Amino acid sequence: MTSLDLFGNLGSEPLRSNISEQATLFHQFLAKNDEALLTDVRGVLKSAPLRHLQTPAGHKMSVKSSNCGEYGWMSDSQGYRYQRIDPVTKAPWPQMPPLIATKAIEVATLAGFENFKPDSCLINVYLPGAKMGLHQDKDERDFTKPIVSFSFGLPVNFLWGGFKRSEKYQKFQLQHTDALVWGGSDRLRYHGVQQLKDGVHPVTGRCRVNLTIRQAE
Ligand SMILES: O=C(O)CCC(=O)C(=O)O
Ligand SMILES: [Fe+2]
Repeated sequence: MTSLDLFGNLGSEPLRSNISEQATLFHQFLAKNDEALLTDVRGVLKSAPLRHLQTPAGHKMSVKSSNCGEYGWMSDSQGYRYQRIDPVTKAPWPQMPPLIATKAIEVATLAGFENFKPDSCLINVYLPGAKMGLHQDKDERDFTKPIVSFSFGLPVNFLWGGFKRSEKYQKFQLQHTDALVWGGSDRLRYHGVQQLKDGVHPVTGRCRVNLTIRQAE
């Protein structure tokens, strides 16, 4: 027995915070994979460039987005939806890099969601000043499947609300390499992101990168 065994599992379990009944924040879950994941993201963005989406009401979203995986999340004057073809390149979205899918399945399982088969990864890039208003993720077919969200770069305050937009929300910080998972009874909670404060992160520079990994079909 090495001296380390005295501590049993200590240090190998990710540090987690329970946000609500079925929402869990895994602190620095991606700490060992940040460079590899961000290299994968940059690869995706070479074939499916970032763009500002329009909301159905005609407003330009402040984040810039793209997708990888079988389905890409879209918003335009026609509404919110998933589609297989990128309207900018007219080609299918790039494949989801295996490491993104593997880490998403791993953290979903730790959070208690088995059989998660992600087929969509939305890439959101926030520059200082960008934000995302309170909304529900409800364009997916099966609400028993969780939402997995990865954060990189500048920290941001995440808003965690109730089941109506007007309900009170709590606020907590998402930091570089954190993974957040929600599902089950919390699957349709309103959530959003406060305006990104200016700063420079040693890994991403002057931005925050979010990956929202979902099973659309
Ligand atoms: O950037 C985030 O952390 C949240 C993104 C989000 O909620 C979404 O894209 O639906
Ligand atoms: Fe969302």
